[in-house]
Amino acid sequence: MHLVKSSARRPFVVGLTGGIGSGKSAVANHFVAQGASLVDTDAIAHALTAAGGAAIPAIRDHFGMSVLAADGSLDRAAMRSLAFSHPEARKQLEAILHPLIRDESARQCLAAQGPYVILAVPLLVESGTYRERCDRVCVVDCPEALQIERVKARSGLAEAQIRAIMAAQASRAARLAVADDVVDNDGTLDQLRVQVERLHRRYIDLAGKRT
Ligand SMILES: CC(C)(COP(=O)(O)OP(=O)(O)OC[C@H]1O[C@@H](n2cnc3c(N)ncnc32)[C@H](O)[C@@H]1O)[C@@H](O)C(=O)NCCC(=O)NCCS
Ligand SMILES: Nc1ncnc2c1ncn2[C@@H]1O[C@H](COP(=O)(O)OP(=O)(O)OP(=O)(O)O)[C@@H](O)[C@H]1O
Repeated sequence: MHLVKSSARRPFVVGLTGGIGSGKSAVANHFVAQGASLVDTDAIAHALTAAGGAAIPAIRDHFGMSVLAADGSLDRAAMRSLAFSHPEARKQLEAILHPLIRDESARQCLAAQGPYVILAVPLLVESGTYRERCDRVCVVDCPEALQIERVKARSGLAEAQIRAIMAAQASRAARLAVADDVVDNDGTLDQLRVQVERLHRRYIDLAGKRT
């Protein structure tokens, strides 16, 4: 009897990344509308830090009750302020969350049923682990001024806080340097959709050729 190699079951994985507010979620939604499976590390991080989430006990032990809301979930605004003004606090938070996010995202990728998987990871360029898992890297790119404008409009965060988050991320140039594909998001949402539809056809083709 032949053992099936685990890699034989591994789906075709497209890593989707981009800076804060670049448009990853908008792009991911367009891929899903085309039929792709989505594994979203931001969503996994949110689930881990919801009330009763698997990361909450370690966060409470490490940071204390001041970073928890009354319902026991992570107080995201409090942690955001702490993490993006104190690099060592961010490293501690990442040390708690990243192994859990890595495991859960790997599990979800293997369970995905679509023709290929979009693995959305804000820190893909910063983390070798995710790049190793991806057959391709797709970068959502837009000018930094537009990132700031969109995040301000979406969440009302102050510009200084948005800049502090951007400073903790890879530069635009570093992301573009590892991109196999680039989605330009300096136009309309319709222009975004057209680019995603073209890439979807390419990924279907590449995924089919690999199996
Ligand atoms: C600090 C937290 C609580 C702030 O929560 P908030 O609701 O404001 O942001 P949210 O989680 O929705 O993330 C929004 C964006 O912030 C950026 N971001 C999040 N975490 C990080 C980080 N560790 N380093 C740099 N940028 C980050 C990304 O662009 C992300 O898309 C949260 O971002 C968090 O738990 N971060 C640590 C987990 C992590 O590294 N997540 C990234 C996925 S691997
Ligand atoms: N081409 C566009 N035109 C107008 N608004 C856009 C466009 N692309 C994205 N947006 C809006 O900008 C905001 C940021 O986009 P989105 O949430 O997709 O970015 P993101 O990269 O997922 O952000 P984050 O890193 O914070 O998770 C959203 O409110 C989104 O609707």
